[in-house]
Amino acid sequence: MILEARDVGFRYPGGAEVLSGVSFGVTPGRSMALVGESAAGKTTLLRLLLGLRRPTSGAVLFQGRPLPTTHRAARPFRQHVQTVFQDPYSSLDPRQRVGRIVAEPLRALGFADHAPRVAAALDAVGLPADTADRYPDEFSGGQRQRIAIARAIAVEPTVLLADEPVSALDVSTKVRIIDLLAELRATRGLTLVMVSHDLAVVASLCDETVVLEHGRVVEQGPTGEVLGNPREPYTRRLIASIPRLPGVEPPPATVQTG
Ligand SMILES: Nc1ncnc2c1ncn2[C@@H]1O[C@H](COP(=O)(O)OP(=O)(O)OP(=O)(O)O)[C@@H](O)[C@H]1O
Repeated sequence: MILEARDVGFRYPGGAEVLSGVSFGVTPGRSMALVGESAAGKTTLLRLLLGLRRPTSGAVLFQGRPLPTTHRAARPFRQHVQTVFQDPYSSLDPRQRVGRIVAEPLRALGFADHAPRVAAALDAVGLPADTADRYPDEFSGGQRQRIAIARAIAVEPTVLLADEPVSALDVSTKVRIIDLLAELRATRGLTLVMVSHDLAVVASLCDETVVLEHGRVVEQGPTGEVLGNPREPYTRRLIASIPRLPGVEPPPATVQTG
């Protein structure tokens, strides 16, 4: 397992329990979706996997070891695990040129030679080299999400954690960003862990699915089985509740998981 949650429990300071007994593991190169209703604890779990918060009980492990607690020890982890957020408008600093934004993790991790790495990352997400000299507000939502993905892959991570990476985008842009994420997985062997309420996105991108209900895992397994043949009433309700866009098929009964 490259990333693992082992019997994880969590509460925010002064708050009620948000996660309880959560266990799952992600195999290198595979993709996993975290799904569940609003407030089920998906984003919180992603924060724990990123090391932004520590579990109240249990442990998060990267390559079999608990996440490092000191800044110095965390450096290799930070290089391996990068993130993409939901909103490509608020996640990019409008006052900085794209080149500087994409170079941010390179600076934070003490890399030399930023320019060629930024150029390679922009190229990998399908943006022209001169993008680096421009500002985020010169770009569309889909292009901004490409910039955010370029920033995440600039340090050549092994794991990408994404919180609703396409939910702020219109349908055709969404499809193109999904294709890009699928391509990056294939070409770079990236492991992907993604929070999404959009089960069609999950079906097209994720090998495995973990279903969270009120902070507990109620079902997990290959996406084709979980979405195509759900065992739990909660999962069935979740599938029934997703809005159907005209012309967009619901998740298929069987999905290629290999
Ligand atoms: N910083 C915080 N402090 C206190 N409570 C929080 C904080 N962030 C989230 N919560 C609470 O934790 C619970 C889980 O929230 P979380 O955002 O993880 O759910 P989610 O499944 O990602 O929901 P959504 O799909 O609506 O984004 C909610 O009850 C929420 O109110």
